[in-house]
Parts: sequence; C-alpha cells; structure tokens
Amino acid sequence: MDANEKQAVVGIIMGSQSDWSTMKEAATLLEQLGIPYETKIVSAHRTPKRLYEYAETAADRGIKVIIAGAGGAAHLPGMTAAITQLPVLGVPVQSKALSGQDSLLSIVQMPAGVPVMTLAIGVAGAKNAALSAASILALSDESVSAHLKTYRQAQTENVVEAVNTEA
Ligand SMILES: Nc1c(C(=O)O)ncn1[C@@H]1O[C@H](COP(=O)(O)O)[C@@H](O)[C@H]1O
Repeated sequence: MDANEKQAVVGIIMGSQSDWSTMKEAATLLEQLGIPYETKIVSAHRTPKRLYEYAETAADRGIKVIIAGAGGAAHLPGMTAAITQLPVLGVPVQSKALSGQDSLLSIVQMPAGVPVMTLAIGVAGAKNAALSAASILALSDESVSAHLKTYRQAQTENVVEAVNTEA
C-alpha cells in the first residue's frame, strides 16, 4: 500500500495486521509532515523470506528510514536491522498478555553492533517514531525540516498556560 504517488522514503513495517491500530499513528504523522511512506506486513517469524527480501531491497528502492512495529516476542525490528544498514526505529506494540513489556524488552536489548532505536510502548512510540524519522530526513531535506519546525511550533502554541480546574 503506497501513501501517495511519490517515492516512499520511510518504510513502515509491522508483524501483523493487528498492529495497524498502533502503527497507523506513525503513518498519519508522516502524512502531516509531507513525507512519502509505504506500509507492509512483514514478520520475522511468519514470513522470514519476505523480511529478507524487504530489508535487502529497501535502500535500493529509495527507503531511507525503516519504522518497524511488533508485539510480544518482537524480533522484527532487530532482524531488520541485522539485514539492512538503514536506520531502524523500533516500536513496541502493546501486547495483551504483558502490556508491551515483552515487546519493549525484546526490541531494546540488542547486542552491541546491531542498533535498533527503540521508542515507547504503543501509540506514543509510533508517533515519536514518525517524528524521529522526520528528524533524520530533515538533516538533508529542507522541506521536511520546515514541516517539522511548523509542527513543533504548533504543538508548543497549543499548550495552554492556565489550569482548567473544572476538568
Ligand atoms: N512480533 C511479531 C513478529 C516478529 O517479530 O517477526 N511477527 C508477528 N509478531 C507479533 O505477533 C503479535 C500478534 O499477532 P497476531 O495478532 O497476528 O496474532 C503482533 O503484535 C505481531 O507484531
């Protein structure tokens, strides 16, 4: 599934369709920032050949950053980072059994030499993965840099100063 006609520069991959409710937050933010992306279900466990194919070809296809979300025994981000040199941002999807602690620990504890930049569990992690991807792209893309600046300014302006004591 392609977000638009432009060449995708961010790849959002996830272990299962069930991760989409979390990972769509990353997609929405990338869209707001004008960053073309692609989405795909790729599982180290269930579709290992698809994972190899995806990670081996991503850079040549123009992908610059990969956001990988998975829950439970979340090996997808680490295995992706093992195959490609592209920056991999890992999103621990909140699991039912262990509330995402399992996802978090299996993504964050990579051995030295194969980094996965690990975000927070769930929706906050997915959003911050998109913003981190934007920060990386902004280093060499003025348009992304300008979008990111506008986004952050708006975010700051939208924080009211007074406490609503009725709430
Ligand atoms: N952690 C992984 C991997 C992987 O790491 O390769 N593949 C699927 N999964 C995860 O299994 C969970 C349950 O998946 P189902 O809902 O399909 O049973 C999902 O959160 C998915 O990311």
